[in-house]
Amino acid sequence: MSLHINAAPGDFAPTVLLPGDPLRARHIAQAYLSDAREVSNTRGMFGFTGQWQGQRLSVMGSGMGIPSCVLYATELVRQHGVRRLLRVGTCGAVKPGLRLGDLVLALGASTDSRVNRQRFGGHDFAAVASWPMLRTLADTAAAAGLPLHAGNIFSSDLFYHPDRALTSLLADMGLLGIEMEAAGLFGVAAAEGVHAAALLTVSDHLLEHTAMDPAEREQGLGRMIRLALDAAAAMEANAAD
Ligand SMILES: O=P(O)(O)O[C@H]1O[C@H](CO)[C@@H](O)[C@H]1O
Ligand SMILES: O=c1cc[nH]c(=O)[nH]1
Repeated sequence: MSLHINAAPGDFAPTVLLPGDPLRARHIAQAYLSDAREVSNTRGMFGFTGQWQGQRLSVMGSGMGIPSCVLYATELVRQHGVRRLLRVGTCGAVKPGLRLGDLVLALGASTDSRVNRQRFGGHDFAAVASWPMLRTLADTAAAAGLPLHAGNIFSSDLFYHPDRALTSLLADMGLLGIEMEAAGLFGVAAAEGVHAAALLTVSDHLLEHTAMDPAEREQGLGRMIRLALDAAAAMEANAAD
């Protein structure tokens, strides 16, 4: 049990999928995992552990934004023995040509948040994903014939950003999309000596002003969830730490 996670010791598997939405965590547990059991529900931020392809895996909501995600990730690592944190979320695309439903794999995450500078003596920290997790995600996607867009993303503190030029600036620098957690998650992983990655589905395009309808959203997210679970099972099967 930790301050914000009322799970017992050993309740969480070493690999945890982290969607922003706790109800999506519940959906993943109920629709995909076998023998799923709710292991945490403090503040309604549900966590579950079950089985996928013979491997024990967990899924828990991270909440929206870096402060929430960092808080849960830190407790999962420090008090619940978690070693691999896999964000599964949505993003708004900024790169021309990306389509709704496309899968984005974050190699790194730029940000307007100061959380990593606070950890890093005020310097810029290159918030990058774990190479073993990236490799497993890429290999698993290739085996399933799923195309991935791998590159830099932006984790914003503001969903309703006042800077209207931001999306063009990010596109000019080659970024793929905007979400709100990955840079903080990668900072936790670096500070705690564990692994983190972020797999995202394009839910809208911020320059083309398009958005998924609910049916597209469900189908697109289902592809991402299955890929994340398959990769997480491979990570558990091959885990060296
Ligand atoms: O789909 P999720 O994981 O919630 O991620 C995105 O959606 C939320 C904003 O609507 C933010 O958390 C953003 O990062
Ligand atoms: O535009 C978007 C879509 C998903 N998540 C975000 O943070 N922004």
